Amino acid sequence: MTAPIAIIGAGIAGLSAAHVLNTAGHEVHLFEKSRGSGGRMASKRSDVGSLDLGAQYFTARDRRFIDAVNQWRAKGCVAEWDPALYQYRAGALTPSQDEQPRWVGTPRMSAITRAMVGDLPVSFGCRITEAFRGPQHWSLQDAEGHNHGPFSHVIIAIPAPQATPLLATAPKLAAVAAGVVMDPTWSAALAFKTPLETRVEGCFVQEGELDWFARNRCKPGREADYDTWVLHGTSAWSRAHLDASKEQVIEQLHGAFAEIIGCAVPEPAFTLAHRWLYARPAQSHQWGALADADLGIYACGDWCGTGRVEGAWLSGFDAASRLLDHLQ
Ligand SMILES: Cc1cc2nc3c(=O)[nH]c(=O)nc-3n(C[C@H](O)[C@H](O)[C@H](O)COP(=O)(O)OP(=O)(O)OC[C@H]3O[C@@H](n4cnc5c(N)ncnc54)[C@H](O)[C@@H]3O)c2cc1C
Ligand SMILES: NC(=O)C1=CC=CN([C@@H]2O[C@H](COP(=O)(O)OP(=O)(O)OC[C@H]3O[C@@H](n4cnc5c(N)ncnc54)[C@H](OP(=O)(O)O)[C@@H]3O)[C@@H](O)[C@H]2O)C1
Repeated sequence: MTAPIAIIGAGIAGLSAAHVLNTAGHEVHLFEKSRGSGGRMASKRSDVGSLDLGAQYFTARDRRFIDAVNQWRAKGCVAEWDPALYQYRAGALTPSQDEQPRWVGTPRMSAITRAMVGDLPVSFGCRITEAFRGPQHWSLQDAEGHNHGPFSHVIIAIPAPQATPLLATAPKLAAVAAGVVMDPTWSAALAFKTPLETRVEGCFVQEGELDWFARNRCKPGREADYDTWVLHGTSAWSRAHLDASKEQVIEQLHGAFAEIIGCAVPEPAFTLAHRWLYARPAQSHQWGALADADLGIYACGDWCGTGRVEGAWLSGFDAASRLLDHLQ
């Protein structure tokens, strides 16, 4: 019997790879350090409903990804989001509608990876710390010292700085991953009992602390008891405030939001902040995925491509396709 293929990381890249391999008839096993799937597409359940603190929406430009999005739409876990878009630049908030289709998971962003997991075997709450290559097979060690294996191949689908130590057996791949810089993002959520008197539903911000903010509850399927907003700091601001307390971050981003939004902003009934240490690669790459076919180890994730949801999905697809090619 052939050993299964191990996939480390149950974000969209790891699950995209899992789907390709599973469809081709291969047994896979995923390892995920968190309690649920999704990674940077996860949603936070809170007293004011679930909040998309990471990816806000995604675009689909590649035909293969468009096909996947259409399948998710048919299953009901994705819907189009057509917000009233604005931009803020040179001190002015102006409408900035465009024709670009934008997609979100429904009823929350995490619904997509939840559907992708389906019946696939996943070990949740299991952080992999080492990947060893024996004479024939791979085995993995987790943070609690447990061993997992044997596996025929390993796909590492986690942010580059976290992937680097797991690639130690393949020094050339490790060196590439080690060279990838990933920028942080501070994310804050505010919830108001009384809706803010504004038409804005999403805003690209081109100066100051903020990069983007959106009215979370206007996305399809979201709970609507509170008027919920998600604010993202820029990479530069987030890096400069990496060690700030959550209270300081909420205060500053709330203040910046109140300056821009152009209506009265009362004290929020609920706030939270989340720091994404490895939010996005500082630059795009065109690697697709990294592979050492002789050893049977692969690495993928948004950092191998455009640094977005589509890029992560395509990278997982590419890693799995290369593995299948190498098996032939
Ligand atoms: C604040 C923010 C806003 C964003 N906004 C957008 C947007 O609007 N549109 C867009 O297209 N993209 C956006 N992105 C980017 C998008 O979310 C990512 O590109 C995409 O989700 C990355 O997917 P991934 O599978 O490569 O990595 P991840 O989602 O990071 O998945 C990796 C998974 O591996 C797990 N893991 C890590 N280390 C280990 C380990 N050692 N063992 C086991 N498991 C491990 C993690 O818990 C995680 O679940 C945003 C990202 C952030 C942070
Ligand atoms: N905060 C983080 O950590 C992020 C990590 C990764 C991606 N992030 C944001 O994801 C958004 C998705 O990008 P994409 O799929 O390419 O979506 P687009 O909507 O096409 O936006 C790309 C980019 O273009 C500018 N823009 C697009 N539409 C408008 C518009 N109607 N008005 C004004 N500007 C628009 C905008 O760039 P700016 O530099 O001009 O702000 C968009 O960012 C994307 O928002 C990533 O930032 C976050």
